[in-house]
Amino acid sequence: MDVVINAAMSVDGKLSSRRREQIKISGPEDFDRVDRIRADVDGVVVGIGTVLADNPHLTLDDPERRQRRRDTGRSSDPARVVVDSRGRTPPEGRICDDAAETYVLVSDAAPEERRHALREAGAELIVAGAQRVDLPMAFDQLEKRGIDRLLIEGGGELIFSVIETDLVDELTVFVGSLVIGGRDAPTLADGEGFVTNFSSLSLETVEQVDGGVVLSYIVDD
Ligand SMILES: NC(=O)c1ccc[n+]([C@@H]2O[C@H](COP(=O)([O-])OP(=O)(O)OC[C@H]3O[C@@H](n4cnc5c(N)ncnc54)[C@H](OP(=O)(O)O)[C@@H]3O)[C@@H](O)[C@H]2O)c1
Ligand SMILES: Nc1nc(=O)c(N)c(NC[C@H](O)[C@H](O)[C@H](O)COP(=O)(O)O)[nH]1
Repeated sequence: MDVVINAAMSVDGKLSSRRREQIKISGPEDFDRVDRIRADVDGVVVGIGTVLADNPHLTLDDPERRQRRRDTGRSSDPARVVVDSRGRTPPEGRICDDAAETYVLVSDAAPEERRHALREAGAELIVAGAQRVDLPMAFDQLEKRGIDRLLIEGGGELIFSVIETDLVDELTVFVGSLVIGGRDAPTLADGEGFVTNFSSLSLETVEQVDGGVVLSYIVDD
């Protein structure tokens, strides 16, 4: 399975403010770049923190990209995947609508009534892990369902986890020309953090976009 990360951050590395609400860091060119990446993957993954903060839809904006997917025998939109141990994804949320497939990755800790409500809303549940979602196990289950290429959009907790579990092949980040600040604001990689054996990246390209830069890396083995 190929796994790529794409996110947008401020110059000081923040994904949002300390209020953890969605902030438009990308400009129109970068949002279109994100749409292009989404069109090339089989699934777009976010953590439950992002779902609760942003109520994201995670579908394609460009109708021509949707049509090209259909012309090649694929679904109009990539599947949407939420990493959500306890099944807190709101069944009435945009991510559960019928615009695209939705997978919710839960752990054994997800109460049955929440699992039932999500299935009723049309989501397919994958159970992996006792407390937190076991990402390698869950991603294997996604691969068995034909999902071979995943885009991880965030947030910071999830991004750190996929890097820590050596699941990531590429990382691209748009650095917007603004400072958000805040010791409690989410950053590109949160979680426990590394103290040794830091994850090493190889810089591939630097591109000026929307008054900021897109940095593209290969994640070293
Ligand atoms: N600028 C951008 O590109 C961008 C992109 C995405 C999000 N954001 C922002 O980032 C913020 C949300 O980020 P976040 O870090 O709070 O939340 P997140 O990464 O979206 O979700 C993290 C949550 O996922 C669940 N989870 C389950 N298994 C996990 C595992 N193995 N590894 C990691 N997480 C696991 C945990 O909640 P449970 O314990 O309940 O399972 C965890 O707290 C929002 O402010 C959003 O606006 C910005
Ligand atoms: N690339 C990017 N630039 C940003 O400025 C920003 N705030 C996000 N945030 C990503 C997060 O996952 C959002 O929730 C989804 O990008 C929303 O996706 P929809 O438009 O609802 O499909 N991502």
